[in-house]
Amino acid sequence: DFPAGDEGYHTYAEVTAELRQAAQDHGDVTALSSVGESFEGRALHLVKISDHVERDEAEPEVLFTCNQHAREHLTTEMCLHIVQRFTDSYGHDPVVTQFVDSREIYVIPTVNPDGAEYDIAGGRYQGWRKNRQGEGTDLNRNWGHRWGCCGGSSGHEGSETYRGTAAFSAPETKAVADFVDSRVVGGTQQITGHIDFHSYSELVLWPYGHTTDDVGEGMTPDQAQRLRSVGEEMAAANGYTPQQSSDLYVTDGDINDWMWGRHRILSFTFEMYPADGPGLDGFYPPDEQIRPQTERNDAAVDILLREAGADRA
Ligand SMILES: NS(=O)(=O)N[C@@H](CCC(=O)O)C(=O)O
Ligand SMILES: [Ca+2]
Ligand SMILES: [Ca+2]
Ligand SMILES: [Zn+2]
Repeated sequence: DFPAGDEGYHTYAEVTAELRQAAQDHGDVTALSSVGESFEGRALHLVKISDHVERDEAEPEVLFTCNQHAREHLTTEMCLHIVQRFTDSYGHDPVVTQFVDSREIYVIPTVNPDGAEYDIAGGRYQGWRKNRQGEGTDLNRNWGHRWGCCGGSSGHEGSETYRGTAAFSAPETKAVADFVDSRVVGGTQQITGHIDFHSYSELVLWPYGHTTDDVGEGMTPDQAQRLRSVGEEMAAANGYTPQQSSDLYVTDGDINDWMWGRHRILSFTFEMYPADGPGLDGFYPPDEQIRPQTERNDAAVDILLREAGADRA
């Protein structure tokens, strides 16, 4: 469980209960399933939010993923907030209603439930980042586009950025990637926008991470410009700093590079609050920050949902 004073954060059991309740209370627009299981056998919950939710409609699809990194618990709260906002406010808030009626919104609140549970074991924060396979794989270095190509990850099992034994060697990244692959319908990827939430530093990041080139391979200048301009618009909305992933540091095997590299999905990483630490403290903001720091991203999320419906660049 979370340490005393931080009860506002959701344990895996509480996440599961909250998602079941949402699906029960808003069954007309909400469906709960899973994309597979974690290494230790926990369901990787998938929430779909849309009108006629039981049907696959010809509406742009958007994916939000959270908690790839175990200790980044604020991101799990961000995904739960997205679920709550687009279910509770449906039929009341016109902006929310319009998006639920015209998009198919997918949310995976915790990609790394094993790590998240381990991080709070015994009511003390462990500072854990990776999954719980062996000495742990950094899920955000285990994706299959240019995996391990460019000095942006480690081949040593004990490293915090250990890339795993192969692309998608972690069951968690494999399950999410298989779900995204399954959204290629009639040869066209239905998902057009994606945000992966991390903490911390208050940044909006766009691909590529594996190269410092502004226009990497598999990207046209126009597409690079679109990623930048949408990223900058979202950063203006939430007050984060916009930059290409590799401007921060080179990463290879990260989720954004695969989402764009493999599927041309407009894919971003949000590094949430706080802007600076110190150190490990930055991963554990007091639970009083959950509401303000998740609501802070509402406008940016709406920008991505809008863009998801725009004609492809
Ligand atoms: N959340 S974090 O681990 O501190 N930063 C992310 C940054 C992701 C990226 O640069 O694309 C990472 O290194 O995977
Ligand atoms: Ca629909
Ligand atoms: Ca669809
Ligand atoms: Zn992270």
